[in-house]
Amino acid sequence: MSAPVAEVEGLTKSFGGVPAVDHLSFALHGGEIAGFLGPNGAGKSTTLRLLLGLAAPTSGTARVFGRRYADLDEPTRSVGAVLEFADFHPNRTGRNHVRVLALSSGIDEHRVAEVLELVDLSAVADRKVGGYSLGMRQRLGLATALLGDPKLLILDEPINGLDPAGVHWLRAFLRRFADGGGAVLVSSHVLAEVEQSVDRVLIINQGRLLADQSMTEIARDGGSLEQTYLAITQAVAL
Ligand SMILES: Nc1ncnc2c1ncn2[C@@H]1O[C@H](COP(=O)(O)OP(=O)(O)OP(=O)(O)O)[C@@H](O)[C@H]1O
Repeated sequence: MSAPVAEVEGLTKSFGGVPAVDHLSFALHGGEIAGFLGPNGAGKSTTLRLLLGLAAPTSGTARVFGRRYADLDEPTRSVGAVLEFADFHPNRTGRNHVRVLALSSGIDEHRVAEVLELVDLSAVADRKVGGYSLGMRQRLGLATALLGDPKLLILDEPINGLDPAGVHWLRAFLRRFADGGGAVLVSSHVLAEVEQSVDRVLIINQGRLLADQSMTEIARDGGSLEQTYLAITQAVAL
């Protein structure tokens, strides 16, 4: 099998001595869409932040393309990320927002129109972001993540705020991305959507990995993702 695109090994992050991520290990390969699931406070966002070098592990490692994110030569050309609560300057147009990020990452300006087109925002690109809906902001975040034509996408709850057409669009988009060899790690609470969109699920609770199963395995066991998820997470809660 090819080298993992993202790999965490024994990853642990404690806040005030309390582990938010607790000896977590998994690997993600090109062509794969992995759903990252778990109850509120399970440690999903913290894990994604550790992978992106936005927090330092207490112990263990989080690597992308075999290195710590901070050690990548051109991180935006390898990894694209959309985290929750992305910050946008309300008076800036969508196009200018993407342009500023392109310039600061040394990415050619012609890519700005390309990514806006990719996420279907061309028609509203010259409107101020302050007037964008939540779904439009999600697409704008994705546009910036795609600027460097990355091979790994890390998405924290990207479905929030998308209307049904937007959800459908994102599903098709991620599938095309993975079919082109890219890998996606996507956190979500919307199990019905995850079930239709991902190849594999990683389920965590209290920072620990409870399950790492392909959707084929889940289907073979005869259950829905929701049944599997509830059985696994509730067994721990008891
Ligand atoms: N900067 C921080 N300081 C202190 N505690 C933190 C910090 N960041 C996260 N935590 C704690 O770590 C735990 C895991 O939080 P995290 O946001 O990773 O969970 P999550 O699975 O993403 O949750 P949700 O589904 O609600 O977004 C929680 O108990 C949270 O309060």
